[in-house]
Amino acid sequence: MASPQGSLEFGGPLGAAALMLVLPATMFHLLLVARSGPARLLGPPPYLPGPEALWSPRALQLVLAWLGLQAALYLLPARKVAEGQELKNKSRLRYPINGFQALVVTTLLVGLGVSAGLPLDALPEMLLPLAFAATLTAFVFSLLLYLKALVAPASALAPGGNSGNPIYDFFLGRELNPRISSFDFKYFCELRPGLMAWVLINLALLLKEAELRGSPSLAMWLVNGFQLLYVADALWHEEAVLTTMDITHDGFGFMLAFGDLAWVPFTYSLQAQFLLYHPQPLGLPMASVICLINAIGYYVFRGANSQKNTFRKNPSDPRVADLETIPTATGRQLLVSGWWGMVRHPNYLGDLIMALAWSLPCGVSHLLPYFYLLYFTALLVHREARDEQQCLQKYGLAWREYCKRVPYRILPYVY
Ligand SMILES: NC(=O)C1=CN([C@@H]2O[C@H](COP(=O)(O)OP(=O)(O)OC[C@H]3O[C@@H](n4cnc5c(N)ncnc54)[C@H](OP(=O)(O)O)[C@@H]3O)[C@@H](O)[C@H]2O)C=CC1
Ligand SMILES: CC(C)CCC[C@@H](C)[C@H]1CC=C2C3=C(CC[C@@]21C)[C@@]1(C)CC[C@H](O)C(C)(C)[C@@H]1CC3
Repeated sequence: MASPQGSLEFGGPLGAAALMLVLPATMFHLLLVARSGPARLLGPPPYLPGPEALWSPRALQLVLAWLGLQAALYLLPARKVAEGQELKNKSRLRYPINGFQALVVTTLLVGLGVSAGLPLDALPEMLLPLAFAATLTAFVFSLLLYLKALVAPASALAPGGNSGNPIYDFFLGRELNPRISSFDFKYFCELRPGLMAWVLINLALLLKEAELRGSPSLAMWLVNGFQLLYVADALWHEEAVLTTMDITHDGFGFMLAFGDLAWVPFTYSLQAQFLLYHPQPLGLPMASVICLINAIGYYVFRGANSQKNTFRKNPSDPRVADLETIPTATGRQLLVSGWWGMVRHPNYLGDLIMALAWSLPCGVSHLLPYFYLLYFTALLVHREARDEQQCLQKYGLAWREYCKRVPYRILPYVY
């Protein structure tokens, strides 16, 4: 994506090409290392899997069936239809709000399946071919999206991802909101198949642990519980995703397709994968401290996100009407008190605190379960910088004033 100066992000075509190799390679490295004895994040993988360990037609069938199920649930009547942000042509797209409903139906279907003998505990053994099938699907899907964008009108293209370099544009994504009729591919992928697959993989790892050791460990319960809360929260507040930069600014290409369909389910479940092969003792006092850390993180994350969403929907809402604001030339205001007066991205801070709570149940003997925290810090620091650029462009002097009033970006007095 072109920055305001016209330069390309992610290191341009070379950076994009490198990321398209490095990201899947990292995911397979993590999957292999999590099940190896030493579980060394920075060491070489224990072995290099041959084609027979990666390719399985059954895994591909499962991935496609899962996508089909989630697509069918997306098409069910929704409790609400929300409007997205205004587009370049002044129109607004409409989106079904039924993600939480899809989670409930999926849970019921999985529950029924398991009680009817569905071997969910076989999933941990299939993670490698499933991840390969999901990567392949994301690649083919991105190719189709790229081709679809060739016939899309200019008004449908994203601000970035249209540099003319096919590798770069394939990675970033050319079309902003690719759709067939009312089916919005990016919105569908962002929240549903990947997030729910993440929870399902976690559950399969918990069941496998119960089978191997008699019952799931406390650490496994915590990781499952925290991450289920995170996913359920995202689906409950589904409408809020319509204002994220992924939906309003970024095209839909390999980065998001791979991120949503492969990276999220297979790397975000890393802690549960680690725990299955490396059981960790966890006492009640430490578990309580970890629960408290997760609760604090969630409180900050939810408080900040909800405060901004409420304010953006209706600045006179009594819950936000008393907050101090800065006017901007666009007519929109910026909050300078409440959560958004503490740091410029309080929601990132809450998310990072939760990320820490998800790793702590895995103990401190290995770096591997902390991969998510490290990756997520890098992702959010980079995302924060991109958002600052976009806000500076949108709000100009008012944004500079906000930065003066709220000098720290994510962590008070540190960054
Ligand atoms: N688990 C994961 O892998 C990931 C999780 N996330 C999470 O997703 C959530 C959404 O993040 P993201 O989409 O990056 O961005 P934000 O929700 O932080 O939104 C940024 C936008 O908020 C508005 N804004 C910024 N400052 C203010 C202010 N002071 N007052 C009012 N509005 C303001 C601006 O948009 P405008 O003015 O146009 O409204 C800005 O562009 C976060 O909680 C993040 O942690 C994000 C990435 C990955
Ligand atoms: C593959 C690369 C390393 C980068 C891929 C990034 C994606 C994995 C993330 C980009 C933004 C995301 C969001 C969520 C999940 C991860 C991705 C897709 C999110 C759905 C998680 C749940 C949150 O509550 C949210 C606020 C809804 C998140 C929105 C952004």
